Amino acid sequence: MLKLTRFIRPYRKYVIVGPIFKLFEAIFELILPLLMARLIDNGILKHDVGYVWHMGGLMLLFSVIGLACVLVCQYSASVASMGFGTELRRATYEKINTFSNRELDHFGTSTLITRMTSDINLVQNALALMIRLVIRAPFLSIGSIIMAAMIDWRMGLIFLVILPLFSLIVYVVMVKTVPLYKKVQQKIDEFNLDIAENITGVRVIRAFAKRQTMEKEIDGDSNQLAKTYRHVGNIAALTNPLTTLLLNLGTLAVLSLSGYQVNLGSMTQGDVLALINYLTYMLAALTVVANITIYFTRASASASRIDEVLTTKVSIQSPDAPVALPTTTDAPILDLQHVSFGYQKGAANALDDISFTLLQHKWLGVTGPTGSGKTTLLELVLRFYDPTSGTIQYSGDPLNKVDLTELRHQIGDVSQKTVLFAGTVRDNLKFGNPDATEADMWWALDVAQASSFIKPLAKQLDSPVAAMGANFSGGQRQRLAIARAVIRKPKLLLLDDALSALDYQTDLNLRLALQDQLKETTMIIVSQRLSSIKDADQILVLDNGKQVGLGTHAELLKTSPVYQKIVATQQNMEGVKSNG
Ligand SMILES: Nc1ncnc2c1ncn2[C@@H]1O[C@H](COP(=O)(O)OP(=O)(O)OP(=O)(O)O)[C@@H](O)[C@H]1O
Repeated sequence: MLKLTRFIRPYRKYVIVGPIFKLFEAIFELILPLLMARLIDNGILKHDVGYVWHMGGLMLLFSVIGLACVLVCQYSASVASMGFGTELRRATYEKINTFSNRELDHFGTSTLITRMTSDINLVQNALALMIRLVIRAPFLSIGSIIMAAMIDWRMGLIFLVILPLFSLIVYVVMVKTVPLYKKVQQKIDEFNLDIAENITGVRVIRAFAKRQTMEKEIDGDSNQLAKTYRHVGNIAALTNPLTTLLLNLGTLAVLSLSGYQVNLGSMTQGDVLALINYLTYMLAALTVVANITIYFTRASASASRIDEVLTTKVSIQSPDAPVALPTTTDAPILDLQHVSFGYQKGAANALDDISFTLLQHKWLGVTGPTGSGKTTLLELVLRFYDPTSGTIQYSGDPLNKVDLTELRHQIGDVSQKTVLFAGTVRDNLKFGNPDATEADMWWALDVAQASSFIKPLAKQLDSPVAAMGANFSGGQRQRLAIARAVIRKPKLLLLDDALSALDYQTDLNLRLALQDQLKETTMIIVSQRLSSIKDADQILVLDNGKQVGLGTHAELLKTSPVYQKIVATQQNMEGVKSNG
């Protein structure tokens, strides 16, 4: 928790005021049993109605003041904890947004979601608990011992014997439960991952008639989670019976001893009642201490998990002194020299010794068998990863010297997996260019061959888009994603298999429109479909991460056996199709 104190700082006023008022309330609460004792001894037993009214009134006044103090404390706790949680959530989200793909790969989506939600909720509630109880509970425990000793020192001794016994119970429960709570958070991570996969993959699950298998898997995970919770709950639940047993034994001891004292006349009946009250206070307060200790240990595990995100060193950052990118330049937009890259240390390279130069306003086609490194290449261009060796120059400057935001503003990226956001067509286009006018939007939709299916819709640009674009077909989604990239009139447009779901005619129309309307744009088209890249100024052929061809279609037909094979395979397929 200490690691996150900087997020509490803006609310320190509330963090100080809250416990102080709770302390006042505890003081009033501690005085009440004494007043009650006096009321019984001097009022009820002596039939002094005036004294009963006087003491009753005083007790009521103290209770009302105590209530007011509680309200101030509750208010402070809720302002501070909610504010703290909000700040923390914002900072964590901002940090995650700075993560390069390497950090995202390292953590994984599900644990980041759990950390952003359940872990932050836990530390937020822990702060509220701290403000409300952290001073009050120990104060009440110690105060009760002192008050009991003030009535009779021997009673204070009984209280003092109960205290370490109680602490021992709490200690044992804590030692047993803390590691289990960490396990619980891990299980929640795993469960979230499975749920997310099951929901996003529901179509595949149904198509493969695997619903029951997946349900069984989720059931298994859920049972595992429940089992861990049950295990930890069972141990934690031991606290209450054990403390109640202690309370009863303590009450027995106090009653036996004080009863004897009352008989001797050295103690009053009111004192006995006050002592029982103090004993209950002490044990109730200690139970609270036990519970907050357990809660704090859980929260501390969560705080560490949040801190891990916040302190993760981001492997790709914008340079401190970025180069000023020229508005126009004759330097190649991209120049890669001997670029290699591996996702993991020790694993085989996903890209190995790649070199090519892409001139401004030209088109590069990238092809190669599946898994040959095509997407990886684009991810290096977007600087989602840095190469392990070799150099990449962007418009004449080293890529890692270019401001990341500026770089990504200059690039229009259409990824292999189409991602559209829930909202409207307009929202999705504005995502590409927030300043786009209505005319810009229709222009982008025209270029992307998307107007044909957006225009007939009743709400046109305001037509709803479901999460991930689920209410559009695969090809329509791709075209909307292309429109979103095109609308920013990018200097460099990356199309990663972005035409794969289009029919040949639409694919051709789209490329012709791009050629006609985006004359200033340099383009990299990744595709396994020959027709999509055949007319590119240059084609890069990859095979198993290696560069096995670079040139025009005609040149590659002569020089690259892998390209020849791709061409031959596709021509055979075309032949089969046309014969069929
Ligand atoms: N995030 C990742 N972590 C580890 N390895 C990865 C990751 N992404 C890709 N790879 C590996 O890198 C290699 C190249 O993958 P890449 O996605 O670049 O291929 P591709 O040519 O685009 O394939 P496809 O045509 O199927 O899209 C593959 O062996 C793949 O398993």
